Amino acid sequence: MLLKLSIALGTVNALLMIAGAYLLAQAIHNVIFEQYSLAEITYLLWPLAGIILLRAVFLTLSERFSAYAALKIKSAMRQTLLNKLSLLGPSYVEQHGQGATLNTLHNGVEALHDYYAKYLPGVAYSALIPLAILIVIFPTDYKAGLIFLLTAPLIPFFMILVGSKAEALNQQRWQQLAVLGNYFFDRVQGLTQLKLFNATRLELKQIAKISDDFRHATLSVLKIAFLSSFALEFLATISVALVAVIIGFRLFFGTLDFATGFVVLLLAPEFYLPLRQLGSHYHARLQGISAAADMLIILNAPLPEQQSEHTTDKISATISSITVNNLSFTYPNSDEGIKNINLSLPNKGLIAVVGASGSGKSTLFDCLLGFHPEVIKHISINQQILSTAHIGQLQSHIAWIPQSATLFYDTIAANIKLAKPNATQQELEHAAKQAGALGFIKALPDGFNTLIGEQGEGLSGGQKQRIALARAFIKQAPILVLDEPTAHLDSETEQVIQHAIADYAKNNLVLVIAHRLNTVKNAEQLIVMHNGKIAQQGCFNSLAAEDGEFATLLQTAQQGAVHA
Ligand SMILES: Nc1ncnc2c1ncn2[C@@H]1O[C@H](COP(=O)(O)OP(=O)(O)OP(=O)(O)O)[C@@H](O)[C@H]1O
Repeated sequence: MLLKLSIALGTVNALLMIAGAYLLAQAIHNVIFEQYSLAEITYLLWPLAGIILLRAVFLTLSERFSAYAALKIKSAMRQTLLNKLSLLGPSYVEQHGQGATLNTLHNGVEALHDYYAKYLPGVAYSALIPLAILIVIFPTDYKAGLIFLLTAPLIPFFMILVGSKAEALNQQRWQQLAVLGNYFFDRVQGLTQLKLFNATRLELKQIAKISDDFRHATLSVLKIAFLSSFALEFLATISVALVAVIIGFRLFFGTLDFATGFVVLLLAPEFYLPLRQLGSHYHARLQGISAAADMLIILNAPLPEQQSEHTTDKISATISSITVNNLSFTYPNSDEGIKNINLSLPNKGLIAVVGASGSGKSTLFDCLLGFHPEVIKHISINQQILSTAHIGQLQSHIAWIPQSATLFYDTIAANIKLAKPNATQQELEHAAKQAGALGFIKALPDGFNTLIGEQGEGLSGGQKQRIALARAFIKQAPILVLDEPTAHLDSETEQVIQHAIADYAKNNLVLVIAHRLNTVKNAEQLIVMHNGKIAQQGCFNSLAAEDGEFATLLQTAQQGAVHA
């Protein structure tokens, strides 16, 4: 709508320009050939001044509207992309690269700006303005009209000719930008490791190589862009010169009156201007199309399986049991995963999953969290078999804390209230207290309103984990899922968090992946994983007494402790 308004204003502006050209030509004709005084041509000069003023207003408004329309489109596009990415889930972003996805969300969406604000109005003007000029020129001087008509198609023809080559090159450039984005993202995240392993110089070399490829691709696109601009300018200048020479001869031989000739001369550059501008905005079109292709990949990506938010078949709010029936999951293009999992989980208590690295603990948790919808039918809640339509509801019953939880650049309060934005101050403080975080938060000068940096910058590892725990507690979800939340923490903080979790487990089900066996002594039940299968199940003491995988794990842990 705004874009149409902008184009309408731009077109009216062009019509005013045509009228202005007629008034100016008439005024000059009257002064030079009819010897009119200034006073006698004021009836022409006043409207001319009005037209100049109006054109300035219309031009500004037209540009403002098209820029505003582009801003609205960009923000709607970002929203749509984010919504789709949240439906696709974290595995999609991991598969396609975080840097590349960021590039599409940022640079890609930005590339749409000039496409909508400049190129699209340019297309409309290059059709409407030359047509309007032809309509007024033909009755005045059909010969000039014919020259316009014959030379005009040369410009779009040339643009189309160069266009296909430039499009392929630009696509290549865009892909290289995505590679560069992924590369930078990874390296910036792992900067500490790179420095410690003294690998920075090697990485710099690699970055220089990728940047150089990108530079080559950009230069190829720019070469084509400069060449096409040059050719368009050349064609337009030659055409205007042709019109001027013909008008000159006709004036010289007296076959044309001055006013008509002057109007044609004034309108000639304006006739080619929109076509020339379209040529210079052609780069915006190429960038917009490449970026849009990337966005379409995200928007058209099939959802893991049709997930519908609306189902009449609701999971009961009070969970009494969770069962896993013969669940097997293998990763695409691999034989790895988990096999024949059968589990029956109660609705409260602390249950720990242990096992050697690669035994399938995280995969089992991902299945329980609904991240692999294809196996959701193997999970039942209160004897009700789940379907993909239930995944949203299942996730709303679960609070999840990974090994190192993500904190966002915002206040501590906002970070905790993420799962329950309308939580009261009392609920906020209660959750922080439960997580053992209230003390240190209150000690901060701004308390809950303290702004924390990206990834919780400004807080210690233990403080970050306690905020993440408070975030999980405030949700009051009946199922709390944790991936070893106390790994890498000092023993005092570990004690605080272990207590908080044990308290929560009195009324809720807490499932925890435990990498260190000393943290699971208090668990009601241990699930021991080995090679993707459940090898043993039971309490710590009975499993420790059995001769099995758990005993082996204990032995390995003890040997590790002795060596340490
Ligand atoms: N995205 C993936 N693609 C292919 N195979 C995978 C993927 N993720 C895990 N695997 C494989 O699946 C198996 C189970 O891995 P999983 O991450 O569940 O183990 P884990 O017990 O959680 O290990 P850890 O304690 O080291 O985190 C492993 O053999 C692993 O190599």
